[in-house]
Amino acid sequence: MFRILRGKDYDDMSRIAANVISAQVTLMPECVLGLATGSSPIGTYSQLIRWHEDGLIDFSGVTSVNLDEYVGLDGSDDQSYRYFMNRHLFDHVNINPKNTYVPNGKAFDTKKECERYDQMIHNLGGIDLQLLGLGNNGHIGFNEPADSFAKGTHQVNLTESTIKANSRFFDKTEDVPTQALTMGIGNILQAGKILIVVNGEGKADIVKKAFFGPITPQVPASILQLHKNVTLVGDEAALSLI
Ligand SMILES: O=P(O)(O)OC[C@H]1O[C@](O)(CO)[C@@H](O)[C@@H]1O
Repeated sequence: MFRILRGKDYDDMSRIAANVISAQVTLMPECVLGLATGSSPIGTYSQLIRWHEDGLIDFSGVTSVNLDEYVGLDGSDDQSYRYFMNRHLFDHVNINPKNTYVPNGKAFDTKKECERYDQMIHNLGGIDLQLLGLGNNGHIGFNEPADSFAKGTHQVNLTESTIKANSRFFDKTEDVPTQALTMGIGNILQAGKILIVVNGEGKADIVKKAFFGPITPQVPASILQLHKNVTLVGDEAALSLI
């Protein structure tokens, strides 16, 4: 199943995406959610927080597994993805902090950390619903355009375009870490369901390439065309070419 859900604008798209997550948690209160960072899902998280405050969604049984983390940043660093998740979701809902997983960007042995992360996902029984943003170059998680698709969690060198795109969150470009740990394409494809959120006209071209172009590791998200259950949620601008 591949379905496209169109929102009028960012708020509308965020509400639709939050509904997909809410349905998952309601139907399966002890589910494993794969979560993402970036600006695209912030509105989705805000909507989930509002519904939680209104007593409409209960995260007490949920486990979360995040896609990626910058190498070298501690979870207390305000640029880390652990910090992002605490700030934009975990601190505001009743998820058990012990059940929230983000790769450890400060691990001494990053290879071991990647193996540990894969084993942890396996022990949890896999991911039921994976939320994704889409990079301008088609990356998902931090799986950058490459010659092949990476299977498990691994360390990557970020491309110049990603460093540039993410520099908006830092004081200066030189502060953006150049490496990250990320789940692989294999981890993502193994999720039961995929929910991908896109907004803004800057994403229109890559959305078309990823979902209607050839499947190639040069556009990592294009592999999602082979997944059996994908929901693409976007605003009018991001979906304007499809
Ligand atoms: O949602 P944004 O900010 O456009 O980012 C898209 C993607 O790029 C990243 O921020 C990494 O560069 C991902 O976390 C995200 O999925």
